[in-house]
Amino acid sequence: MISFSYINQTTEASGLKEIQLAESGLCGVFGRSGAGKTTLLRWLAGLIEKEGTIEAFGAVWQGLSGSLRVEARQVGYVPQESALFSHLTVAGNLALAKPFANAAVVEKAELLDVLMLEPLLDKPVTELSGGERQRVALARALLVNPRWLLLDEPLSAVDQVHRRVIGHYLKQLSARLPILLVSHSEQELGALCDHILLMDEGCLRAQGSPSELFSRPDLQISHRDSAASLLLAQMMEYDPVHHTQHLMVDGQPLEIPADKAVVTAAGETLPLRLMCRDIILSRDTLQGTSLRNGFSVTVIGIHSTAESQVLVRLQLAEQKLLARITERSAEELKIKLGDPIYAYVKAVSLVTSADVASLPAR
Ligand SMILES: Nc1ncnc2c1ncn2[C@@H]1O[C@H](COP(=O)(O)OP(=O)(O)OP(=O)(O)O)[C@@H](O)[C@H]1O
Repeated sequence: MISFSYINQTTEASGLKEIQLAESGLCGVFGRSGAGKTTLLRWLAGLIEKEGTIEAFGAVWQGLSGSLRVEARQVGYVPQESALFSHLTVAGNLALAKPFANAAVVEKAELLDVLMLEPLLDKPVTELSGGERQRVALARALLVNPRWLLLDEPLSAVDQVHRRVIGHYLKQLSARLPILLVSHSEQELGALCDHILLMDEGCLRAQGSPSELFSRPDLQISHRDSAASLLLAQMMEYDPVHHTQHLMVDGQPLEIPADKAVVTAAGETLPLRLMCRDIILSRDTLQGTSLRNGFSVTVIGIHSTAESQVLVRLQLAEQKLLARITERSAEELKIKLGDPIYAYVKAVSLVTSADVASLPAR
């Protein structure tokens, strides 16, 4: 078990008291720019001092009796600006990784293969692109056999193809190595993480599954114009006649233009981003419209916003959605908690992206 409490005395904002994470799994850290994500990671790695307590892998890392030094924590930390030795080649940088006396997390040959570093080994790091540098930094952090991998936007400069492959690989690795991943991409976090920590004003504000967190009307992130819910959909069959892809979301069918499904196979999981403002609520099933996708849902939350609008939280079987409608519409529909209702979404307004498009079924 990894548990920590993070205290930020410079703000009056209230935060979560204690975070508990399993010693495996991929946990995301999300928050707007300046929310304090990097600071949190640097503190967990032991690089800076902040108030709080940390217990991890059966040891106290920070407590009343002091703080465990950086090397003793045995973390693999990849900062936003991958700090490589600029006078060395890629191979030279990787050779400097001093493994801790833990079981090897991954063989070097496998790492070079997955991160596609073999052709770069003799290159000076000054000649690498931003994405290549990030891949080298990730390899170096894994070669030290860390007990915990702390990644600060490790794929931000990596191109889409590599990003997708590396994302899948990190997901696999997280079965035996806990990973904390800072990302600005809600969809990337939705695709890779089972759990997300939300930061704001230097505090840990909320936590939960992607579907849970991104459908919480009480959180500021849900009040942005670009606010969206995340749904995981199961790929079903491709319809070559209409060039559409059939999916299932918690047992309910969904059909999207095939170009949005990118390269996916039946059985894979596709993370979908549904903008809150694009969801249409109806008491009855809609007939005679171009809308093809309607979910049968239950109203589980109603939250008024400052703009005379209402955020309606909806429950599918397992996952949650958030719809933004006007107060007037909410009044006319007489929406109440517990109401069964239909949530429609235009197929073309569903957002998927190639970098995180699909995941092996889980
Ligand atoms: N707990 C804290 N106590 C005091 N200052 C903090 C704390 N957390 C963050 N800050 C300050 O807030 C600023 C932004 O923090 P940080 O770089 O960690 O944000 P971020 O979420 O990583 O931003 P970005 O997404 O832009 O990288 C920094 O100046 C940092 O020192």
